[in-house]
Amino acid sequence: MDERGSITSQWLRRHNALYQAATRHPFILTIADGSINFQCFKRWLGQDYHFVKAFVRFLASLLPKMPKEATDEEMDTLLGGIVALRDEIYWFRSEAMRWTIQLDLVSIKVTTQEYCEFLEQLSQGNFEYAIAVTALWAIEFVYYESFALCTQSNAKTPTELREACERWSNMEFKNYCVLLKGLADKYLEGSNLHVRQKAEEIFVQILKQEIKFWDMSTCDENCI
Ligand SMILES: Cc1ncc(CNC=O)c(N)n1
Repeated sequence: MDERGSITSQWLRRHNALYQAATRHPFILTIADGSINFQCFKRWLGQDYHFVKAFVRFLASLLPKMPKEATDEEMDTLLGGIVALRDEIYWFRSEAMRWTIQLDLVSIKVTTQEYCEFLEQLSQGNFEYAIAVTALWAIEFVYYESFALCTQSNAKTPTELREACERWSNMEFKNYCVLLKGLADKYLEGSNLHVRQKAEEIFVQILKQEIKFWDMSTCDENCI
């Protein structure tokens, strides 16, 4: 089957409006056009650190679910994702110091708490591997597509934010997302209609959670 016909590609077309809202959010657009208020970025940084710590647990929950017949490359992809998250946690801590943010004093906001609870549900044993690996792809892919906009040659991303944007839009992360999309399609193809429908619902929920997360990071009057 060609790439365009894959299940995840069909979803991206079917839910294009939501997908655009998640990957072309005003928060991202203000980074790309250079107009972002750094207070918004600092708010995002603190909340995303809370998210990534929950995301580590979610990603680790895939390992015991991985089918026995999974290939070595598949195991490498998931383990590579875990190793990358270790580096990511270190990056958050160093980036927070640069912005004089004390991460241990950053309280988790409701939106972040809800997303983390959603990840916890996905980590439960009763969620099939096909659904978990599809959720992993969706969560990573939204960040790739969002931050790739900020590192395009015509972007006016502030120098101070370039490193953050590079993290989720460099070639290595792009290739990781391509591998995850392939895994999602492989296991969705091999699943029954009920699992595919549940996976699509989770995909839509993830897009909505990502939009809410950007909304939370977007400065309104009480940000200044
Ligand atoms: C809210 C959110 N969604 C996706 C990602 C990307 N995955 C891990 O870094 C992230 N950091 N935060």
